Formats: sequence, C-alpha cells, structure tokens
Amino acid sequence: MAIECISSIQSVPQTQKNHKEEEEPPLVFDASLLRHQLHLPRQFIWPDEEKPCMNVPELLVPLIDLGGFLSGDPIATMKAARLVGEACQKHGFFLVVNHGIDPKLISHAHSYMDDFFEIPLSQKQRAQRKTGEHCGYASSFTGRFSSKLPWKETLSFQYSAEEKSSTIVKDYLCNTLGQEFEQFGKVYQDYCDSMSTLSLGIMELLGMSLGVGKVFREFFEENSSIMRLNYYPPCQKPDLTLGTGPHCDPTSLTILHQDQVGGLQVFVDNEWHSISPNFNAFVVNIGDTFMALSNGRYKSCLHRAVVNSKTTRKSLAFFLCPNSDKVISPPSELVNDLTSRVYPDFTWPMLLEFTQKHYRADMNTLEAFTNWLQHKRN
Ligand SMILES: C=C1C[C@]23C[C@H]1CC[C@H]2[C@]1(C)CCC[C@@](C)(C(=O)O)[C@H]1[C@@H]3C(=O)O
Ligand SMILES: O=C(O)CCC(=O)C(=O)O
Ligand SMILES: [Fe+2]
Repeated sequence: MAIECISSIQSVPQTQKNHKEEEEPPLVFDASLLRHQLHLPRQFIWPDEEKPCMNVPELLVPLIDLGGFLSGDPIATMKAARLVGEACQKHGFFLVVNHGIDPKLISHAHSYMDDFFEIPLSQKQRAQRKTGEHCGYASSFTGRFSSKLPWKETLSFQYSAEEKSSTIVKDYLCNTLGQEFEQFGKVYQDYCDSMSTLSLGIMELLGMSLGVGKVFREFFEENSSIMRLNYYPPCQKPDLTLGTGPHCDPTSLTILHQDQVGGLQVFVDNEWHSISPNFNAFVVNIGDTFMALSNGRYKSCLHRAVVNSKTTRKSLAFFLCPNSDKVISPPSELVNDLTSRVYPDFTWPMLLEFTQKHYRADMNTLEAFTNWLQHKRN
C-alpha cells in the first residue's frame, strides 16, 4: 500500500473520522506497493501497549463435533449443547467440525478472494465502502480512522436469509463489480447460505445450553447478516502493526474460516493466545449482541489478528445479525430477581450505526453504546 496522497497526520480519538468537518483528503493506500517500503507510515504503528507479541501460547479450544446433532441424534445433541455452553462460560470461542459444509465450497471461497484482492486498486474501488456504511471495499479504513490503521483490505456485503432476497449476495457483487464476477458472486451466495444454515444450528445449541430451547434459532431464522472477506498482505514490520485491532464482535455470532497461515489471537486469562488453523473446522465466537440476548450469561470475547512478513493471510467471517425489526431483549427465563436486565432493549441497526458512524468497535463497544443510548434518551 503506497500512500498516494499524504496529508498531515492528526492523532484523533478513536471515534470515526468525519471528513466533512476536516479539510484533509482521505488517504489512499495501495497494498501492492506499501509492503516494499522500508518504514511503515505512522498511521499503521500501534501504541506499545497494543503491539503484537508473536510467540503466544496456543489456546486449546474444544473441537465440537456437530455430526450427531445434525443427524438428529438426541444424545449427541445434548453433548454438543453442553460443550458449547462450557466454551461460552469460559471465553466464548469454540471450533466446530463435521459441520456439513462442503469443503470444495470452502476452498472456492478462499481461492476466489485472490481473484478480487489481486486486481488493481482502481477496480477494487468500484466497490469502495461509503462513509458510514458497512458494505463494500475498504483498504486499511483510510478516511475512516486517522491512527491505529489495520494492515488489511476487506470486502463486506449484506446477506439475507429471507426467501425474497435469495440472490442478494450474487446480485450485489455482480452489479457492483461487473458481470465477469458472476461466478464469484455465486460462490459467496452459496457460502453465505451455508453459513446461515450452520448459524441456526449453533443458535439451537446455544439456546439448549441456556435452557431456552429453540427461541434463539427462531429469532435468527430470517437473519440479515454481514459477510466479510479479510485480506492481510504481508507486512515488512509485523511487530509494529495489527491486521485487525483488539475487539469483541458487536454482532451476534461469528463463524470464521481462516486459511493455513495463522494469525487469529484471543485474549483469555489475561494473556493473548493463538488459535491454530484447521481447514476442517470453523472458529465460532459469540458477539456483543448475543451477550445482550443472553442477559450477560455468555460473554463476547476479546480477539485480534496479527500479520506476518512472509505471506498473505485470508479469513472469511460470517457475522450473524438479526433482522432489523427484531428487538434485542433476553428471554424471560434469563431475567429474574437474581439477574435483572443487564442491557437496555435495542435493535441491531442501532448498534451497527453506532459502530459505523460514532465509535470504533473495540472491547467496550456495548458499554459505550449503552451509555450513548442513555445519553440520547435523557
Ligand atoms: C459490525 C461489524 C463492525 C466490524 C465488522 C463487523 C463485526 C466486527 C467489527 C470490527 C472488525 C471490529 C474491529 C474494528 C473494525 C473497524 C475492523 O477492524 O474492521 C470492525 C468492523 C467495522 O466497523 O467495519
Ligand atoms: O481475521 C481474523 O482471524 C479475525 C478477523 C476478525 O476478528 C473480524 O473480522 O471480526
Ligand atoms: Fe472479530
């Protein structure tokens, strides 16, 4: 990423940068060039307390076999629900195998990422993310943040499980990138359909683990989710920057497939741990919205992504989100005299707008959002 238009670098608080109020033009970085420059631009250098440590211990995450559950075996289902619940009581991360997703589809989804991220920047910018919106192409979120820029490019798009929106992903990608991306669009449409199905199964297990049956599965039946392709080019100084900064996902559930390079780190027991790549497994974690739905019983987990100097790393992240009209409010079984309401009612579009226009999602997003809501209501 070469800086094509350098502007004076302002250190601004990590809220969203609003160019309308500021004179400077947005920075543009080209991933194919910056990696060859000797020094990193200051915007990419993270504060000492957030710089990555590379040799972290591996987190031994339970591999939860979904085969029995998906074939309707009641004993295997109870075991899977118990393991999911135990993982969520600990740190909110778990791995699922025998998930029923075609490995060829996973391989295609990974290889098609190269077809997009390796085209010239000017072509990628056909899908340029607009200020305040979450869909589209973003390179290091230049123009959005002024410091602590992540060393990554992303392409994000909306998914809907509603029957009437059954080609929303393919249509968006083809209409935005051109008809030559039709196969590209089909692969990610199929991939998102598979992710939605898997998410509902996991939501069923989460509901069982909390003693509320299928209420969460039904809540997300017609989900309106976000698919994100994360592309982390090699970096000449990987110990000075981050691919994705420390955060809890503001969404409900994340199903992530990482390639074989490695770089996902999770903060558990006051220490960063790595989650080793496993092609046959999806990494699953709950997000802030599910933490609110569970009335705080399960916690969303702090995690980040580090980069390396040798090879590009890719990850596919499906962020399960409820339909826009759903109110985030825990089932009555999870609210009682001992555990009164922890978070106020809200809708996902409200929290999404907060992260896109007012606050850079980190480890305190839900608390900041709650304060922001109360401030607005007073
Ligand atoms: C709703 C979302 C906002 C982010 C993408 C999804 C879920 C994760 C969020 C994010 C990855 C958390 C770290 C900061 C962020 C800006 C990023 O590095 O991409 C976040 C995403 C976003 O706001 O675009
Ligand atoms: O790329 C990864 O491994 C993690 C990315 C992530 O946490 C995210 O996109 O929310
Ligand atoms: Fe994340």
